[in-house]
Amino acid sequence: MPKTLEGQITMEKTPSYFVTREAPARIAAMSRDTKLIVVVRDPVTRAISDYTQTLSKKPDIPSFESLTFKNRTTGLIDTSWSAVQIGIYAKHLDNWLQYFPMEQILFVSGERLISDPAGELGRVQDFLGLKRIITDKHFYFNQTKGFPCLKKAEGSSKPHCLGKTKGRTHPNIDPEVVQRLRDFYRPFNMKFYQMTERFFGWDD
Ligand SMILES: Nc1ncnc2c1ncn2[C@@H]1O[C@H](COP(=O)(O)OS(=O)(=O)O)[C@@H](OP(=O)(O)O)[C@H]1O
Repeated sequence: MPKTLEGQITMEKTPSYFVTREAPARIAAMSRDTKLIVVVRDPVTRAISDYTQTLSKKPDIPSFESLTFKNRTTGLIDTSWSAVQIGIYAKHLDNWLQYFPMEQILFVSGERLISDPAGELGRVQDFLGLKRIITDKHFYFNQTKGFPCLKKAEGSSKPHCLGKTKGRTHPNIDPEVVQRLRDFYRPFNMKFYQMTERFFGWDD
């Protein structure tokens, strides 16, 4: 990684870091001052989104419902399935807190990133010690995409939405399975809200 000069911030994005056991120790060994930003969304929707992404590459995989359970009759959830495992945010955060204080970690709400992108990016800019340059003025809601998009992309005068792989239609999942997953995640979500001192509103 090139040296960061005065007035610059070096950023790197790898979604799998948050759930990789060795990542906190390795990043702390590189720099204890690193600031960490994690986008989290309702773990149930996250699991379905994850499955939708895999399905788009491998259309022959088993159904979401069958992958969710170790044993469908007993309702035992397969926590070794990565789509389920990744959403146990409290467990992953515990691992990071062995190496970094909470003040160095920012959790961005994936839901708010859609409903109020400027508000969530305001929190990111504050966290990074930046002026609030990105505001409401930079976004518009694109009806076709169904998501907020940038009015002007970096270095261009044209609007910019995220690509086709972001914001896919999810398959319908058996509501009983969804409910079982909601029950499964509830205690982990509660712990996560306490740890982050933010209520993400995933539990009804
Ligand atoms: N503005 C905007 N436009 C489009 N999509 C948006 C936006 N903001 C957030 N999202 C949500 O981002 C989800 C995809 O991000 P991922 O983190 O899964 O992408 S990645 O593949 O891990 O890079 C994607 O999830 P899916 O809806 O399941 O496709 C979106 O819900």
